Amino acid sequence: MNIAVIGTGYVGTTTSVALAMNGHTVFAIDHDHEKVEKLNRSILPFYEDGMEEVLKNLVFKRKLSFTNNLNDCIDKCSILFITVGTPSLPDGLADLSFVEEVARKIGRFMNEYKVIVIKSTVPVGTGAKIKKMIENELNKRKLGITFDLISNPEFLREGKALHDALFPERIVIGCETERAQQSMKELYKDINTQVLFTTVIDAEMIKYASNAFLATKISFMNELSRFCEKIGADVTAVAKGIGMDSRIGPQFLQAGIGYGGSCFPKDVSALLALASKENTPLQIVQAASKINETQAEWFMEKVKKALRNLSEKRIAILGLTFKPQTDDIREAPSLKIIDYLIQNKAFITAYDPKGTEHVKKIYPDLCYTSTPLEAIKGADAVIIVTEWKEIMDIDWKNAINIVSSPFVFDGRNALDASTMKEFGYHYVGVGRQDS
Ligand SMILES: NC(=O)C1=CN([C@@H]2O[C@H](COP(=O)(O)OP(=O)(O)OC[C@H]3O[C@@H](n4cnc5c(N)ncnc54)[C@H](O)[C@@H]3O)[C@@H](O)[C@H]2O)C=CC1
Ligand SMILES: O=C(O)[C@H]1O[C@H](OP(=O)(O)OP(=O)(O)OC[C@H]2O[C@@H](n3ccc(=O)[nH]c3=O)[C@H](O)[C@@H]2O)[C@H](O)[C@@H](O)[C@@H]1O
Repeated sequence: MNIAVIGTGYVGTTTSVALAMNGHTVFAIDHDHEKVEKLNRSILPFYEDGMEEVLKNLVFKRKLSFTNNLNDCIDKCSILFITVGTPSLPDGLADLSFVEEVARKIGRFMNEYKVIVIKSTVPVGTGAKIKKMIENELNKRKLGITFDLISNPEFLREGKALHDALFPERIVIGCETERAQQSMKELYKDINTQVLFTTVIDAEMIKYASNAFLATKISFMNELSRFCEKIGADVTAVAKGIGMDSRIGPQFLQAGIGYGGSCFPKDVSALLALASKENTPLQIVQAASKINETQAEWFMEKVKKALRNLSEKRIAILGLTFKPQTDDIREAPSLKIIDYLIQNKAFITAYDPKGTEHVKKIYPDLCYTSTPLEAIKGADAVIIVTEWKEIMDIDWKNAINIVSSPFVFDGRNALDASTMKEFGYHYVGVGRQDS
């Protein structure tokens, strides 16, 4: 099948690569000329391990190409994916202007029946609104063309994007006609997974409910971690114990310094804003969001208390991205931690394998190092913000000889507390007793 994918960000590029790997011919469109030019030279606009090589091969075989020419692709393709961004507006609601712009263009340029698939994360009810917009454009042209509007939310994780797109745990398809259902079955026929067909509105809700539920799971553990510390329990043992119950499951129970990234904070805000607009506040999700907003600060208060004073102390920050295996720093807890340390007049030395260049643009005056050991040399305290392998693999036994004071604050509970104690560190985790 010939497929158009409009918007070549994380989701658009990954979707394009996965569909091309499944044998389809994919035309990926973006209005950003520089991005398109680079993608045609197989240069990804983001870091995703292993994807560039696959991209190169598909571009070479002409199974995947990138262009700015939307009209041409609308003509050539039977299925049009919308994968543009839906960032937060100041009131928390999702900005739909990119999705709407693309929808209007599709309505203006399509000349025959198309299947139009919204893959961007959009508020519940957007599918119906976009359908009307396209119908209005078509009515103006009085051509009597029909189309199907589908919601096919994306559940990929950054860092595992291609794996998740090729081997998803489920595919959710919200659609209203048998014809659209058949097209989607044909499109995904080589992906062996469970497919759930729903209404458009249910598919939209499933996406927000999934992210809100996962965010709530994390915030539940983060809130519990504060309590565990008070009463002498260890939240990592608690997570292990409750995770053994298959009704709870072991994933997303890791307490830390809060969730970040381009999606959980944005989608939770959008859901909350929509719910309060509908006069049905979602109190549990509200609480999850509040806990997340304060978790990094709560952790930094512990750092400050242990060091007594942060002024003029040399603090090494290990990890800047919102999680390992990505260069994404959107809503990363590291940014809150840097702000806190700057306000408290500490000197910061920072290391990250992939995210440094992005953070440099926001904080050009910090000291950035190219290895973790350089960052911790002479430090009064080390803060682990992102559990990159490069950071876990530090020779901690010998590293104690190069730090100025042996304080390690592990914001991800990623190191073994008793081993760190054996090495002579004063080790402080999240929701555990200090050692
Ligand atoms: N990043 C992620 O891991 C995931 C993101 N999502 C959702 O997918 C959507 C896209 O997310 P990302 O790929 O991260 O966004 P992004 O911001 O990385 O990429 C969006 C792309 O759309 C392009 N674009 C915007 N308006 C356009 C137009 N009128 N014509 C052509 N191109 C246009 C932009 O230039 C940009 O390249 C969002 O709704 C997001 O919530 C869903 C699951 C995972
Ligand atoms: O809608 C989206 O964009 C995507 O959002 C998340 O994916 P992603 O943001 O890439 O990252 P996650 O692996 O979910 O991690 C999000 C944040 O939660 C934190 N986290 C995760 C798990 C955990 O147990 N504890 C915890 O603090 C991570 O450190 C990270 O900051 C979801 O996992 C995807 O299914 C979804 O498609």
